[in-house]
Amino acid sequence: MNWDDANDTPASERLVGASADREDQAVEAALRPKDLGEFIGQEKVREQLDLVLRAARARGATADHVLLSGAPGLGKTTLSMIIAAEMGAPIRITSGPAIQHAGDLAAILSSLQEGEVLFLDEIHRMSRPAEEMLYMAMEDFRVDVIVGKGPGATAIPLELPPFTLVGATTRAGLLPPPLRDRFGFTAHMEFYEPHELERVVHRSASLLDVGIEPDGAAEIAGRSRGTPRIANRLLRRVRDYAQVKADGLITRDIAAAALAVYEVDARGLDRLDRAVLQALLKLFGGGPVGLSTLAVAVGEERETVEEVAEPFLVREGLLARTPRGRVATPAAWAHLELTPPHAAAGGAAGNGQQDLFGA
Ligand SMILES: Nc1ncnc2c1ncn2[C@@H]1O[C@H](COP(=O)(O)OP(=O)(O)OP(=O)(O)O)[C@@H](O)[C@H]1O
Ligand SMILES: [Mg+2]
Repeated sequence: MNWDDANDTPASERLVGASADREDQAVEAALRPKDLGEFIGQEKVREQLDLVLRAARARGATADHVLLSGAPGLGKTTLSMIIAAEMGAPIRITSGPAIQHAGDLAAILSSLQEGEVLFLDEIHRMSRPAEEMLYMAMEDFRVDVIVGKGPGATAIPLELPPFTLVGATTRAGLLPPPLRDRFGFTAHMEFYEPHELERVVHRSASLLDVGIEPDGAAEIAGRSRGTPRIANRLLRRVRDYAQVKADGLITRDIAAAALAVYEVDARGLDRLDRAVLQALLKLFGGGPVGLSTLAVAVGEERETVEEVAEPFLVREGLLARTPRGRVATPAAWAHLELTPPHAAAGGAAGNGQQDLFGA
């Protein structure tokens, strides 16, 4: 097995990676829904947010602070812009890592207009002193600016105009409770259902002026790992293929053929995912096998296997992390169309898996 050339593409630039690459950043602005009505899926979040924003508008008040949590590419930045648009307010965009010192935050806060939305992306990556300043700003619309150093330092209170903080995080669990508690509304974004992603694909195709049949959209949606960003990216690759190899119309066959070229399979697994599963099944009989051994077998770093490939395999129910090591589920054998060794010997399919799970 030679997966060396799998290393040519950094994990972060995988076609099915959820983080935004350069091309995504360039085109995403054009594909972003502009208001809540255009935002697809996330019914509960939309309904709740709609109430929060309507009520604030009716009171002529600034909306409560909103925390958006969820995996990359599910629409947090999009929703933050929608919140500002729905409130008819300007939006200022910054991120946790960009705020090194409390002073950086004070400068931003003190320059906000009344009612402005401050979007703080990756809020879990803010420095501790900035975080503490934010507590007071969120609660009392006030910050203490420290002037001078050492024993002579004095805190000068500074009034802020009311604003709406929209914080986004992929790791809600990492937020200190005092910060989490200061948000009036917390929305947790879930992965999208295939039928929702189909709508995302149709919508984007029409914005990009690409012809697509319903089956073609379904084919792309099914491979998009529950993530609109990935759906939009796959759509662009399929569009290329349809233009070069056919008449430009995206049918089911065209979508499937295009994504086969990019090695994204029917379930959205890419080459790395399949390499991990294949090693687990073919070399270790489905496990249990230790992470390090598995990583060596696929020629990848431990971290790549653990952080890049495994989360989706676990989410899809193809791989389980157990105290004794990584174990393939019956669904993994079925997906790679392989027969578990015990099942082959014992006759009954799936039999051999039972002792692995202690069932
Ligand atoms: N509900 C949705 N309906 C339609 N398109 C969506 C939806 N959610 C996200 N998208 C599209 O997916 C892309 C990625 O969304 P967005 O940038 O908002 O994700 P994010 O959660 O902020 O990701 P990250 O964690 O990487 O910052 C955007 O181009 C947007 O158009
Ligand atoms: Mg974002």
